[in-house]
Amino acid sequence: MVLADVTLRDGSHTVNHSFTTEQVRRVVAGLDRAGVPIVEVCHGDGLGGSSYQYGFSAVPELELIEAAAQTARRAKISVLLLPGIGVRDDLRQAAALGATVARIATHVTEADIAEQHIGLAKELGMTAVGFLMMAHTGSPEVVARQGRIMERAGADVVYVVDSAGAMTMEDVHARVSALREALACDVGFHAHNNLGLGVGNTITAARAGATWLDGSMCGFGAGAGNAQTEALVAVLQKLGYECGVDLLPLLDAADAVVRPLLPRPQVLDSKSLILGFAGVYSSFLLHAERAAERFDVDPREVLVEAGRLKSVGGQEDILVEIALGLSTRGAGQAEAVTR
Ligand SMILES: CC[C@H](O)CC(=O)C(=O)O
Ligand SMILES: [Mn+2]
Repeated sequence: MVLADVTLRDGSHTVNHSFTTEQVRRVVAGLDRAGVPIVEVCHGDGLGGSSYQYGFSAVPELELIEAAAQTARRAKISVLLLPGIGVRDDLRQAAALGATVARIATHVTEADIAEQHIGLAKELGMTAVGFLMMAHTGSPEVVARQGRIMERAGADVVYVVDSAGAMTMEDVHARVSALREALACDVGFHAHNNLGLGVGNTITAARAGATWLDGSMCGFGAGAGNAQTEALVAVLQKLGYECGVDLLPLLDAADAVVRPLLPRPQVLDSKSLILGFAGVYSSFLLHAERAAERFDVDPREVLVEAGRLKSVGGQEDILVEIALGLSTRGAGQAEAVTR
């Protein structure tokens, strides 16, 4: 198994993209010492994500990537890029600073917009990973078809990404198996814990043939966090899967370095749970909370409505419109939708 830790990328949502260079150095050192092979570092919404729309990074991501690459002895540094948010030059700069894994992310039906970036990653000598987001909205056949596009473009790995933490075990099994059958390259899985299934779903993915698995330490990550890296490593070891990570040094890093960075204890609260229930992009949570506060409405209703409208990544501004609409229409809509 190849474990990819996304604390310093997906977890960046948890701290409003405020990681400092020193924090990145300490987290990378802890993960590296434990033997985590892939460590992802960049803005939570990928390269180029620092913006009014997604939230500004406190420290430019290229400085964080450089610090990470200088710190890691064994781990490879990964970056995420959503074509349109990040551009080809962002990838070139990240590679020049030491990133060697490029994960190119698109909505599950839009793999074709990743082709050029996957090709560039290969030209730059990077490991190229295709990342099919919001995969619960695509059938297993769609996931397989889109995965083939990424593989044809040169991807070394294609991921099923449960961006909303909305998948059940059956959903995961069906999509990972479909990719496994359709592709010759490796298959990966990225969970969010919004329904409390993060680690379990990741194990289901491993059983269905995924060999690249994502985790995030201490519950960092958008929504209720990803599959918790420490728990995932412990369960993988109990089940006899080899992932090359030493549990006790990993727990030391969790306790001494990562957990103190959490702005509040990570809990699976009603808002995170609604993300998974309604199938909404996990990174919408903080935006929904802000919009709900601005218009004095229930953030859960905002999320339920965003799910009903089948909103996709990049449509964060729709949350403001929904909150405004709810404030003028009054409450009660969420109840009707969830019933
Ligand atoms: C905005 C990028 C997104 O957070 C990528 C990801 O981790 C996911 O879709 O779960
Ligand atoms: Mn994610």
